[in-house]
Amino acid sequence: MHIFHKIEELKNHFSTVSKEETVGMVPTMGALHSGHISLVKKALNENNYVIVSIFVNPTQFNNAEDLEKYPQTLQEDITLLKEASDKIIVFAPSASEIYNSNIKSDSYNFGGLEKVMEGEFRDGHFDGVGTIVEKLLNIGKPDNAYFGEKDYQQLQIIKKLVDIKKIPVNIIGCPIVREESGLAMSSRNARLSAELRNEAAFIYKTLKEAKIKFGTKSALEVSKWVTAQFDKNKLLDLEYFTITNADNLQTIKRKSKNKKYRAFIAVYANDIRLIDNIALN
Ligand SMILES: Nc1ncnc2c1ncn2[C@@H]1O[C@H](COP(=O)(O)OP(=O)(O)OP(=O)(O)O)[C@@H](O)[C@H]1O
Ligand SMILES: CC(C)(CO)[C@@H](O)C(=O)[O-]
Ligand code: BAL
Repeated sequence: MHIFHKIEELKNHFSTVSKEETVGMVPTMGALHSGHISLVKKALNENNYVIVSIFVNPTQFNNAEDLEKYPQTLQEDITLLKEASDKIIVFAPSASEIYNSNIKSDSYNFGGLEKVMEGEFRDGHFDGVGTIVEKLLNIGKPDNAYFGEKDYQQLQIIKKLVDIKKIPVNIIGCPIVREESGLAMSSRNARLSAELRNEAAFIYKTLKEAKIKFGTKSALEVSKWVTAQFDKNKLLDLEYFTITNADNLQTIKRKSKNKKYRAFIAVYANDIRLIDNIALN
């Protein structure tokens, strides 16, 4: 396995790759779990080379404490990746390698996708994501880049990013991997106590029930029902629940036939913020 910390080392490694060979990239912030590994395995199946980047990107955190407490487990991550394949190329740069001394985001217009949900509640988050993903794609120059549907809004934004910036890469979305309890796997889950981890299964359970209710009820009625469920829950605080068009991610007022809808949720368990989403039809 190759582990590079410098941009030049990674670029030199790929200087001899022929045009027929493909490179897949899986950008991550580390603290890897089976959700990440599912992306890595798909990338290994579909490419000659796979780069996994591990970088906790400071510019996408709107909350200093969230950044400070973000789990960092590089040695364990490398062990897990080695188990998946010895062929993987790990790129784990420092913040100064990526940003020099200028740790700042560029600003982007993603056509409104960046203004709702995660964008509304995490000020500047998608400027930070856009900045780092643009940098990583320009450094790794992958043919294919893999992102999880757990961060569905992020996935749509990255598709828009490569379109706006004309970056020649296929953006490939991958399904959400869940714990047996239904809880979406997430690096932040490592910060949950046993009690909160148990309780957090309530998030997906509620999403599944909301999906059933959406078959016969309006978006407003379903949203009110979800809010009432969380009002009764003593351990979890609802930040938002919203039903949107699956394509532009704008909240819907009324259902119409032949359109695809999706529900999104963000919940606090103490100071740990968890997100999830589900296709409604
Ligand atoms: N449970 C999951 N199923 C599928 N993809 C996932 C899952 N968890 C993370 N990913 C994807 O892995 C990539 C890297 O994610 P990241 O390193 O932020 O991990 P994370 O588990 O989402 O962490 P957190 O949400 O706590 O920041 C992203 O494309 C993300 O969508
Ligand atoms: C895409 C990403 C690696 C950019 O830092 C991050 O937002 C993530 O892990 O989802
Ligand atoms: N997986 C999303 C990265 C973040 O929460 O910042």
